Amino acid sequence: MLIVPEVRALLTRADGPRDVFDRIVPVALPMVTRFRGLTVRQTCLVHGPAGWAEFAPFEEYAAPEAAHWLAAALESAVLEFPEPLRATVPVNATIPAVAAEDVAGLAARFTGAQAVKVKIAEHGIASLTEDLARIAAVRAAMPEAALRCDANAAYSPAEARQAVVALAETGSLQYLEQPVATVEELADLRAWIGAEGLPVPLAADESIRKAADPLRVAALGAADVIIVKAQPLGGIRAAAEVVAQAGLPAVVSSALESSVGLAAGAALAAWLPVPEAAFDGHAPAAGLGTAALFASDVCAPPLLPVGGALPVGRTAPDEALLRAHAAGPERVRFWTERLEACWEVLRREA
Ligand SMILES: O=C(O)CCC(=O)C1=CC=C[C@@H](O)[C@@H]1C(=O)O
Ligand SMILES: [Mg+2]
Repeated sequence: MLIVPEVRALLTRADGPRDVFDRIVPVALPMVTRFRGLTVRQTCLVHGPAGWAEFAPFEEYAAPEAAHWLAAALESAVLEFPEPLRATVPVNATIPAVAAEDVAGLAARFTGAQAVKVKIAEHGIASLTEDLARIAAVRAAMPEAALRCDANAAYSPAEARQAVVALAETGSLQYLEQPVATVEELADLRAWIGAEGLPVPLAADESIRKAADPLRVAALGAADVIIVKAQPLGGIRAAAEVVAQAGLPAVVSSALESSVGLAAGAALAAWLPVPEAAFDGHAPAAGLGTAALFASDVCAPPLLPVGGALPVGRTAPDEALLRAHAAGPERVRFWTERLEACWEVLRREA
């Protein structure tokens, strides 16, 4: 894991998370629609010398994986965000794996987005008919937006080829995100797509954020685009380092954080150079519009896209909303123990 020197120094200097964070506030945030199997997002806000930050590993992540998310939280709580190159970042609409008739209502939450990402393959290739109906509804609701699809590694290699052909027939696709699970499978699929002359670029997400070595995607020529997320990659600076070393066009995306964590994602997106040979020379739309999928957030107002873009800068939660969404005592114990366990993992690596 890449731990930036400032966080490394902190890990050797401080006694534990309570020594760095003067507030630790676990919250439970209701969502407007099921996303990634969740209708309530459990997360933990922390406060340190530089301001508010978020520690948001999904519940099922064990300490070795969740530790990356702690590195990101430590960075944001202790260091200033890097100086942005842009004051706003364009974002994509995010459409979960909903029924086609629910698409228009969700799309309306992302007015002005230049790109839209649709979740597909929730039940593998068995979902293809439903996926194609959802995609048709998305194209109808957002005819100007570039389309991206995310399969979250759900296809076998043979299923992925079938899906690529079907998706190409629906019209132009900006990219297909993580159709298969491994880097080798992605590389094989990309070579096959090239040989067939199909217009379907591939993006790697899980192969970056969950990989022991996020640079293998570039080394194996496994993707046209990489998806980078500040939290699972250990923070803004660590994620930017992955982008620099990979040398591939990068799209920043959220990890379904509240408006506090999303601000760190926006800081990363605003700090990355615009890829020259992709996205028509423009900053690509980031997958950071996900506050629109929350029924309630911790910030007032939440960090929602306006005209398809997010402002860049720090956010702070509203105290009344923190109280309203505060997690119960059992959850508080869960998060405090988790922080300690992740701290131990990081300290051993530092
Ligand atoms: O990229 C987006 O448009 C939104 C973020 C998003 O899709 C995700 C956020 C959090 C967890 C992931 O399952 C998911 C993703 O796979 O990219
Ligand atoms: Mg993804």
